[in-house]
Amino acid sequence: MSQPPAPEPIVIAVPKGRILSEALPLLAAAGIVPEPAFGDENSRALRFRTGDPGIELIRVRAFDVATFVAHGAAQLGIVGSDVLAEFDYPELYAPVDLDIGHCRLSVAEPAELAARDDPRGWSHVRVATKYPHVTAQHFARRGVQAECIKLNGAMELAPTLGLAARIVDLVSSGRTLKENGLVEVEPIMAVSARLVVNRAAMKTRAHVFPLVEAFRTAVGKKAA
Ligand SMILES: Nc1ncnc2c1ncn2[C@@H]1O[C@H](COP(=O)(O)OP(=O)(O)OP(=O)(O)O)[C@@H](O)[C@H]1O
Ligand SMILES: O=P(O)(O)OC[C@H]1O[C@H](OP(=O)(O)OP(=O)(O)O)[C@H](O)[C@@H]1O
Repeated sequence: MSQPPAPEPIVIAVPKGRILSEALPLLAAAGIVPEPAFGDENSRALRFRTGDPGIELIRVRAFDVATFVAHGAAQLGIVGSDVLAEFDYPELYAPVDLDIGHCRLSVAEPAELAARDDPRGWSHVRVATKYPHVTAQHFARRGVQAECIKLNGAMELAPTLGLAARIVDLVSSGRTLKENGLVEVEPIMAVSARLVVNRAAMKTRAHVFPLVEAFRTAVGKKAA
């Protein structure tokens, strides 16, 4: 008798860039051992095997992790809460705060403007950001009309080049703002990386739930 075909492997989407290095120990603690090329930033491969033939990893841009998982192309993913807030996909369930990728999303402006500015008096702002949705929502809650100019990086250049007086960007050490003559004037949200799961896969793929629990335990071990 022929064997039934092996089930499709579960695909976990992991962002390249700064979260990748913090995610590697967490994957290991969750029992996921990727092939060596996965941790090699010079590798051009995008899809990787792990020690478990039932689990594969893909390495994609941070903003695309949510898209791959929301559409079911990957069943799980690791993604910043900034990205989750920007897309707000109903298909995504974010059951575990992974306690990595800590930073905050804030409004910043040139130091000389901040010296004479009072955010409480704003009625209309023009903002350069990679996060137009979160930005518009934040200002709408505050009764401020926000005109957002979408950039994909180097937001810090916008004020000096006259693109927008203010920016909304991620801040961690504050070094990027400082080196570009900007100061933080208003925090919007605290950010950390989350484990995300496709809601349908959580119900239909038997191996998804144990993986979620493995990540939860891995985070607990790190905290202990
Ligand atoms: N300074 C920071 N400190 C801590 N975490 C950060 C910081 N900057 C970004 N992050 C987190 O890492 C995620 C990916 O950020 P990163 O800067 O690596 O991506 P990116 O360079 O914007 O991505 P891409 O090159 O794909 O556009 C962010 O969505 C956020 O959750
Ligand atoms: O407060 P800091 O510690 O300086 O961190 C903030 C910077 O980190 C992120 O950029 P990243 O370094 O990931 O570069 P990129 O967005 O240009 O890829 C973010 O977009 C800020 O520019």
